[in-house]
Amino acid sequence: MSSIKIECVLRENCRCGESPVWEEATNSLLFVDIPAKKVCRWDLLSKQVQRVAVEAPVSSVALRQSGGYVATIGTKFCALNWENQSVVVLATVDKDKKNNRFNDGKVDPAGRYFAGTMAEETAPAVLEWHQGSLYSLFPDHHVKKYFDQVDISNGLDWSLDHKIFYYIDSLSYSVDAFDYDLQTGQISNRRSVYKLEKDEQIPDGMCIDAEGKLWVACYNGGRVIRLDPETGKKLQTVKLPVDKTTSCCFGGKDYSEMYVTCARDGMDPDGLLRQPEAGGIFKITGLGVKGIAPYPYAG
Ligand SMILES: O=C(O)[C@H](O)[C@@H](O)[C@H](O)[C@H](O)CO
Ligand SMILES: [Zn+2]
Repeated sequence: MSSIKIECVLRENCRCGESPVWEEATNSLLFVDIPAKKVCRWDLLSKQVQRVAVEAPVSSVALRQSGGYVATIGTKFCALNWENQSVVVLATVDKDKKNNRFNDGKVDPAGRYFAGTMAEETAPAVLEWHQGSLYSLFPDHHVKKYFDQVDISNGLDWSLDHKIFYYIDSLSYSVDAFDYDLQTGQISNRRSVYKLEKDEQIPDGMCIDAEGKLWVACYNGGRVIRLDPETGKKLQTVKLPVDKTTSCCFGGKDYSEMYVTCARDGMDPDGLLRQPEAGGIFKITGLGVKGIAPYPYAG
């Protein structure tokens, strides 16, 4: 049996840390701080952080096959050049919804960048409902819209055989699955594979492990949970010393470590005193299961 170790590896004080992504080529963890409008890159060996400021809330970042990164900024799918910190807009969504922004995003196994939107929050989880939609940006930069009526578009990932798309609309308190057609990027047959229990609070970011099980970060629940999407059973709970856990990914050597982001926004002064590492980056080792490499955007 492995023994689990949890440590805060970076006290970044993120207002809302999100979208952790491991980049093997630079041996670093990418993540964003949404309201602080920053994309960050933390080097595992040097422990140094580089930060790129952008002009609107940045809700996700992903690798790009042709170099650099892609990111969802405001309601725009963008390309991000890390060297000169320049941003190029690839596509814009929700043009008729001025109060919307993108939220979580991830690239599918065929190189399409999926991301959903939501109304801007007035406080965590306080927002106008049903304003969001789910989109993907194809490698040729055209955008496909899947559905609307989303409250808080959040975690997403694909099964190891690429036949299922997993998705979380946070305020449904459910982890859903769709049949996935990798050839066309079509989704169908939505169903719930897990409903969160009360103390698990709000499902947020999500990633799949090398055994096809799902890891879901529970906002306000201070934990990540491991789910078997085939049986609908919870397999494991790993608690963290911060309540507002937002997302998780595997990284490090052979993707054997898990990285977890979290938020400070919405915590009262007392909570911040009790959880001074809120907004930091946490590393979990000893889980005994590995992750898989993130897919790069192909456009
Ligand atoms: O990180 C996100 O996905 C949202 O942008 C955050 O604002 C919170 O997670 C949300 O409030 C929880 O429901
Ligand atoms: Zn999220």
